[in-house]
Amino acid sequence: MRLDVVSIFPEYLEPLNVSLVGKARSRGVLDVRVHDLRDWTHDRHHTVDDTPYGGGPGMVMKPEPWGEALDHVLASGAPGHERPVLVVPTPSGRPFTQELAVELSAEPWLVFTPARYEGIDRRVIEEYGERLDVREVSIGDYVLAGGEAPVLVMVEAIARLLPGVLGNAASHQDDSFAPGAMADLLEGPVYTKPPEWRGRGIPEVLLSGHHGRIARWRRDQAFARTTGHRPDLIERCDPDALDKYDRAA
Ligand SMILES: COc1cccc(Cn2ccc3ccc(-c4cc(N)[nH]n4)cc32)c1
Repeated sequence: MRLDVVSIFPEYLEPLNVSLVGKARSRGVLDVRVHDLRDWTHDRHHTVDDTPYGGGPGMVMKPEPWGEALDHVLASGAPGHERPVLVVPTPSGRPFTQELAVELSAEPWLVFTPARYEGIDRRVIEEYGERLDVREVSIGDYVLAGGEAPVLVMVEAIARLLPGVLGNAASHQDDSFAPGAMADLLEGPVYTKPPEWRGRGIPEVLLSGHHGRIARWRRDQAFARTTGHRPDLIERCDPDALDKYDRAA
């Protein structure tokens, strides 16, 4: 997968050089290219923003630099992969979910356009929306100062789904929100050595070696945690699939 990110703060995307995404890049699973939007400005001050038409607070990102930057990125596409999905982080976007992460992880090329100020002149979205699949995406119901943090969140959620990126292939198949029996249940508690820490031991069932009972315990813990933290997810669970844990106990 190829990922392009255009930003006025390219250094904000440095975390894409480390850990899971950094390893995927060094292994060639991900081709990440970060671009400085100011490279496509032509005035002495590298101006990327201006006052909003109609008045109002803040500034709006000018369309010209974005148009030149995106034209440059699109022109560098490999033959046969000319049409990336354009991912636009915004508070007013559709929710970024595990389902959307899975969908985007199947794309060969994503271009992220994290903005700042009050966002990008709408005509940029209209212009590229005529030839590309443009996804305006929110990572949650809170307002950030720009789209770079959402890009880090989305890239990590997408990259970990790519084949060969996670060490243990099963790691994402049992994710919260992943399709399947535990779909939409939150993860329960996890434990590792030492067997006792500051007087606290390990739930006996996890030491029992009885895989059916362990699965049932984990299901029950996940159910309790979900009921407590996210009751809205409970009705989305598939009761038949959950019963499988009861039968296995
Ligand atoms: C566009 O409308 C806005 C209204 C008020 C502030 C801002 C600031 N801002 C600029 C670009 C930008 C990109 C993403 C986000 C964002 C995403 C989520 N989930 N929260 N915040 C915020 C952004 C923009």
